[in-house]
Amino acid sequence: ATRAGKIIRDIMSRGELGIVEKGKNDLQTEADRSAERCLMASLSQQYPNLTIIGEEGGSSCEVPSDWIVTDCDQHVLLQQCPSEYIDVPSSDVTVWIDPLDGTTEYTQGLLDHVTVLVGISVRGKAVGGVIHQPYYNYKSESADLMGRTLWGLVGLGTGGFQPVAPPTGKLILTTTRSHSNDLVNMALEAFKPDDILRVGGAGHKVLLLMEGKAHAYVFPSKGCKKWDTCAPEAVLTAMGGKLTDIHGGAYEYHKEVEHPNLRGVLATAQGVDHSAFVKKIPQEVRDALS
Ligand SMILES: Nc1ncnc2c1ncn2[C@@H]1O[C@H](COP(=O)(O)O)[C@@H](O)[C@H]1OP(=O)(O)O
Ligand SMILES: [Mg+2]
Ligand SMILES: [Mg+2]
Ligand SMILES: [Mg+2]
Repeated sequence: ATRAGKIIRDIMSRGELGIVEKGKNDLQTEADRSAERCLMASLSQQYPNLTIIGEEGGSSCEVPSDWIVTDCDQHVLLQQCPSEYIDVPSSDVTVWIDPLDGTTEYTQGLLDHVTVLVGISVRGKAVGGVIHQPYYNYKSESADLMGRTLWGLVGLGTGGFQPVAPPTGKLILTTTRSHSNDLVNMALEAFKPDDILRVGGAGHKVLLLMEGKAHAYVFPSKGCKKWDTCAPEAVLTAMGGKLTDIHGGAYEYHKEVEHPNLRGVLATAQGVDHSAFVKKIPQEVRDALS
């Protein structure tokens, strides 16, 4: 994920984004394509039998040799693997890759909204995740401080950041800035929030929950896919938060599942009562996404 993040930064520095329109309000750039090839090639070289599903559907053939990374994070390897994962056969694992989450914002220069997402599901549950933020701290002077990698494994915990609970006594929501509609706004109004943070990327919005900047991520719309939510759901769950559809139902992440998150996304931070948020979603909004 870190190597993919460097590819994303290098392509932006060169300035030739190679934008392709995949659909309505749905862009792909050379950074999306190249970062995915880096991740696919690196993972499949180490784990040839693993099922890996990437947003851009790219193949892993013919990548530059310096895009292939097979060494592991020594700090993570020092942790004790929870017993439930020790004997998992690779046939029970599906990896969901979003090589660049927040593409719209990337093309508009809102660079800290961008994340690289690698989510690991075991028997259909999102249990492990890496969220790399290639432009974290990009406004600071020193290039060494740029970028960070956060991870989580359900049953073990999280790393790469300091978990913070959101403030008490007020309500801050986060939602889309580039894929909004009347239904999204209707749901947000029902909560009477003190503040709404309209930012890009599913990974970035879950980061806001993890760092106590918002209480809930409310997106009653169909645009997010399994690669947008697998890694964020796993890391958030590992720290005591929750990510579901807007009815409070769990998504599944096995390899046969449909890609779109058709019932929207509702995520809440650590210490926040998720079911209370589900109850406040207006019936009209729920009916539209049933
Ligand atoms: N209508 C849509 N079409 C394609 N992708 C979408 C759509 N809505 C959301 N997404 C994906 O979900 C992410 C979070 O949505 P938003 O930023 O609007 O809250 C987007 O960055 C995008 O991921 P990606 O950038 O990887 O294509
Ligand atoms: Mg996309
Ligand atoms: Mg995405
Ligand atoms: Mg993407």
